[in-house]
Amino acid sequence: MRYLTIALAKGRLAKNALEIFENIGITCEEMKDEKTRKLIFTNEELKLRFFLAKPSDVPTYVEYGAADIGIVGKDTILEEGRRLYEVYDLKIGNCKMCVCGPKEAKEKLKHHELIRVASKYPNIAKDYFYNKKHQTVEIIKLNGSVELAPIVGLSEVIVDIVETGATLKENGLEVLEEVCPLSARVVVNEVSMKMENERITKLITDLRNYLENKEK
Ligand SMILES: Nc1ncnc2c1ncn2[C@@H]1O[C@H](COP(=O)(O)OP(=O)(O)OP(=O)(O)O)[C@@H](O)[C@H]1O
Ligand SMILES: O=P(O)(O)OC[C@H]1O[C@H](OP(=O)(O)OP(=O)(O)O)[C@H](O)[C@@H]1O
Repeated sequence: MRYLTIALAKGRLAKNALEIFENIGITCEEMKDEKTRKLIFTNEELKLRFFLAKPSDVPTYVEYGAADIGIVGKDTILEEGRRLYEVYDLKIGNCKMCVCGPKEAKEKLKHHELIRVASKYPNIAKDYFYNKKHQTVEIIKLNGSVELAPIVGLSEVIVDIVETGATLKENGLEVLEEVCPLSARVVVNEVSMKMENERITKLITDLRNYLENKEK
């Protein structure tokens, strides 16, 4: 039996995802050591390998088959646009993709003015404004602390993740429009889905049974 390889988005989602795997009997003790510099972890008994990768790289590993399965946010899936199957919503890391800005920007949005939109997610922003709203905008790619952009005059609005709303509030910004809800998803390589169907289906069934029972 060959190893099934699972790529986990490191950062916010990893801890909860590992906890879920543990609850369905898939453990990887070595991975819990926060000091380790090791990148890949093996469970010999279950013939599974885990690795942690930068969230935006997870869909790439899965599309190319370097990982059979990935756990990654819906935001990253939409942004990266890779060929893969999205098979299950883990309902962790729940948040929303939103258009945000100062109150005054609401009118500019409403009247379809040519505004600048800063975002870590340029493809999601482009899809929302061009395809859903049929509105021409200028998109400016940033890599983090996106809330700064409207404050210092780089853009009129931002497209960013909102969870509690605390970052927006502390910076005098608000949600102007909601783009879509987000959560962590299980994604699967297209070939692995056929070649390893039985093992992958069992894993997803175990995840579903555990999470549905937990909800009750
Ligand atoms: N408040 C939040 N802010 C950002 N992402 C969140 C939040 N809540 C849940 N998430 C989920 O967690 C993922 C981001 O995790 P994290 O913030 O650790 O990575 P990142 O900072 O986007 O990654 P990178 O280091 O590549 O910039 C998102 O893809 C999203 O699905
Ligand atoms: O609604 P809240 O609960 O305040 O969470 C949302 C904030 O958290 C994320 O930023 P992150 O901490 O990942 O930093 P970054 O913007 O530098 O990526 C996101 O980009 C928002 O800024």
